[in-house]
Amino acid sequence: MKIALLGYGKMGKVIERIALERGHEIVLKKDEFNTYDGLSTADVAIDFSIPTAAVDNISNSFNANVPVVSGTTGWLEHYDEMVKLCNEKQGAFISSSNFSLGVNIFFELNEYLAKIMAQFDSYKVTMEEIHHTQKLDAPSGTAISLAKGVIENSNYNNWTLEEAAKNEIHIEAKRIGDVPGTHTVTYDSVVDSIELKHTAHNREGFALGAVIAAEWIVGKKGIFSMKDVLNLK
Ligand SMILES: NC(=O)C1=CN([C@@H]2O[C@H](COP(=O)(O)OP(=O)(O)OC[C@H]3O[C@@H](n4cnc5c(N)ncnc54)[C@H](OP(=O)(O)O)[C@@H]3O)[C@@H](O)[C@H]2O)C=CC1
Ligand SMILES: O=C(O)C1=N[C@H](C(=O)O)C[C@H](O)C1
Repeated sequence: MKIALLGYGKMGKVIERIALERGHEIVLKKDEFNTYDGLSTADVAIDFSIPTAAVDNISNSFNANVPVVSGTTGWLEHYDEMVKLCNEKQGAFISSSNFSLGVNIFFELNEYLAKIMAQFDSYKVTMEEIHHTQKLDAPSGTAISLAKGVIENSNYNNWTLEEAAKNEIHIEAKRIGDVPGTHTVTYDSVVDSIELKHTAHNREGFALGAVIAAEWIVGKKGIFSMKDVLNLK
């Protein structure tokens, strides 16, 4: 498979290594300064860039009839536009705040726990995410996905980085050293606490998941999620 890497930073480099190990070829390494030359020869584009570059990366790929796997976070306000363009071009698109198998299992557990906890208003939910100090966005895309998973399965209706009102989920975003990504969902009552926690030990899981999603999407048309790739529906 021929892969265009849109973003060649910390993630792009790990994805390149894993893709080469799995027998794929890299036809473009797009950073801030070079062009999209080579994009139209790719079977799939993998975008791990920066919030302000994601929309250009994704739309240029759809315009070149190249399916897109996007892991970039912090650009979600444009997600519906990208879905519309993908449908117009009869393209294929997977965007996920987190491609690791472990986090996608964690997402399922989070939704299951939220359904149970919705019956017990003596507990209040909060979330914490910890990432490296180079991270541009806060809260993390994964924390936003976790908050949405609770909101869709409970009476909570919003998340906030500030002090939370009764039906809001407080997210604490911490930036420490080179932490790859730690997320904790806590239900706290006067008598006890229940915690669900995922700790990434490195970036390998995110990168492998993105390459598996890229292998999966080639030849398909439509809007997909990691639930489709991992058969979690
Ligand atoms: N979904 C998931 O599983 C995961 C998502 N992420 C997300 O992926 C993104 C990238 O993370 P990470 O690799 O750590 O970040 P880095 O800052 O290490 O890399 C970002 C890269 O994007 C490049 N870039 C800047 N402008 C453009 C542009 N116009 N077109 C293409 N590339 C551009 C930068 O280029 P230059 O080097 O020239 O500045 C850099 O190489 C972040 O949004 C992060 O939150 C991260 C891990 C997992
Ligand atoms: O920027 C990162 O590093 C990460 N970003 C993603 C996010 O915002 O959730 C995924 C992972 O936690 C690492």
